[in-house]
Amino acid sequence: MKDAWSSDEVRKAEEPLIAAGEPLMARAAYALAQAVLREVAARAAARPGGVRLHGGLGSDGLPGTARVRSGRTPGSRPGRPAARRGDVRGARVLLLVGPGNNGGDTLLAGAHLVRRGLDVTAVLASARAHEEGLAAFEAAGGHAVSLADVRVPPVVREALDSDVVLDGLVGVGARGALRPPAGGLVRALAEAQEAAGRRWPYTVAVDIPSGIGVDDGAVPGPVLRADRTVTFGALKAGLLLPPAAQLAGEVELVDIGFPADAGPDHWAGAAQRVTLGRHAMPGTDTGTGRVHRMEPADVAALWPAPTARDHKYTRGVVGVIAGTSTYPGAAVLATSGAVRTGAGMVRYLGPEDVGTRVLLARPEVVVAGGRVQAWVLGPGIPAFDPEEGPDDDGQARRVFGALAAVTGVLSEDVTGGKMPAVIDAGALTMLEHRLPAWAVLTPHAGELAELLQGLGHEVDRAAVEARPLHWARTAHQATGATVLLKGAITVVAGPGAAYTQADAPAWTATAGAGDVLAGILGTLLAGRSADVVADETLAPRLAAAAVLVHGRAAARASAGGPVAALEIAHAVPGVIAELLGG
Ligand SMILES: NC(=O)C1=CN([C@@H]2O[C@H](COP(=O)(O)OP(=O)(O)OC[C@H]3O[C@@H](n4cnc5c(N)ncnc54)[C@H](OP(=O)(O)O)[C@@H]3O)[C@@H](O)[C@H]2O)[C@@H](O)CC1
Ligand SMILES: [K+]
Repeated sequence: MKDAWSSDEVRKAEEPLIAAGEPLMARAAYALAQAVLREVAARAAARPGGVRLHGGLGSDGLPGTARVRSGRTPGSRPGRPAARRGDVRGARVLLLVGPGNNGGDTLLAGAHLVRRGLDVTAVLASARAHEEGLAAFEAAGGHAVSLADVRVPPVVREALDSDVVLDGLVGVGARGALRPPAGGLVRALAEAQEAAGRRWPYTVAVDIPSGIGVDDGAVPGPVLRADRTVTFGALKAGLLLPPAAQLAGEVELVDIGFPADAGPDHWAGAAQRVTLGRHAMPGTDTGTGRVHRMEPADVAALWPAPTARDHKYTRGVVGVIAGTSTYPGAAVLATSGAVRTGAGMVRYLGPEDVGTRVLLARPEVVVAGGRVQAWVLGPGIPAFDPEEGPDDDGQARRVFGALAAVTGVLSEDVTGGKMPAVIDAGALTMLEHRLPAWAVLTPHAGELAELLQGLGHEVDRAAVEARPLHWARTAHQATGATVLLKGAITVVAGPGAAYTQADAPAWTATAGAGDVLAGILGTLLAGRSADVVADETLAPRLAAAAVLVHGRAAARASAGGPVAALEIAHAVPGVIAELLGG
């Protein structure tokens, strides 16, 4: 499991170590310099000419007499001596330096790089700079200029002429969008980066890409996209959360001596006793807290793998209420997802013609009512409109009945106790009561926005995409349910915990992929039905596990190319076998 910390937790972990005189910054800076050296050496080794001489930008106030650099730009200069292949000396590095300790890390790393023979320029974005860091950098022979003196356009040109850019403007001490002048500099650099494409230098973010929301993964202003983020002590929540995670590149965690667990998880999903509906009390914004990412071993540990004593009922029966005569495909996809994930049995409830199609695709499915251990409700069922009345082949009536079983409010046509459920698509519009955590809502951003609007929040799809964890948590608090917000990076918010999974290739954004996910999760919930009802932390974990399996199955089915939703379901057994080591 990857654990990402909030900025408060990082500070709490640092305090006693700093008080004890631990050289945290020196460790961070050394590791940062090593990361840069590794990359520069790899690039130089890959180039037949090694590094070669290059002219700089002297007229701009930035240092620029003829210098040695690695051969990124076209045209090695004939007649100039080429350095040895793999030699890092002369590679050109631009440091973007802010006023705090993040800038201090960057300057101290710069000093290491100068001592290794790299050509390093620091642009100080603020009037202040970390004193010790700046002194060490200049003592090593580094060249520092002030942004106020050189201005933005020459810095952009210098960046384009560099091999590596280090973004050390702000770290965990930052709040909100980058302010001027750093904000203007990064805006210009980000535009140049976009225009330059692959010609842009290798960009390393120091601790975090400056300007992201450390705790919520928001991107409230300009941010320079990193190829690599070297982060210190602990992962930061914003590095795992969308949309910021998409700007962090490869994330490298450096151990600077933090204890394995430095404090409480500050965020707990405080349950509010509210009733769903237009006048519902909005959830409060907890804002900060720890974020987790499941890895294959975590999923294997949770998996309801069968033993010799199991039979189909102990393995879990999934009841699927999905699809209509107009949208029968969702029923096939959701039942296929459930069957391929290893349900003891899958029942399908719906219109007869859809049941026939389900049977043609999956003869294992039982098209009849009976006991189930978890429900999958809503794929391919239209939104419920109480004024117009349903036009859904009786599916809304069936979903309402099943929802009563989920919440333990038994209705006439449903028997059995409380049980977990996946609540997807149309079923998301049929929620009337506060839900338990073992009900897992699986909206995409647009559906979550509509759900929240119904609860009195002013939010649209774009706002949800800008702060997915915030809105998933808000929906969890307002409904009581676990919320799995689907996206390129999926976020799960449940009691006391948040998960973020980035397992699926971009090809997975295709019609029907969500229906398969609903089926996969249904089987996991059915396989551990009693446990899920007894332990409210389990549903969010199983939800994250289902996302991991779904994403890996999509990657397997895609093999780098397009993927059809049904093929994701077919790839699930291979993924599970791999996870369980079979
Ligand atoms: N403590 C340690 O020993 C260790 C710390 N480490 C490193 O220190 C980093 C944290 O350092 P930090 O606390 O000094 O804060 P940092 O992120 O550099 O920024 C603060 C400055 O930025 C400014 N600022 C804030 N918001 C802004 C905005 N939106 N736009 C523009 N400016 C903004 C703010 O200005 P102010 O708001 O105060 O006017 C303040 O001057 C951490 O990420 C890690 O890299 C590691 O070396 C491990 C050991
Ligand atoms: K940074």
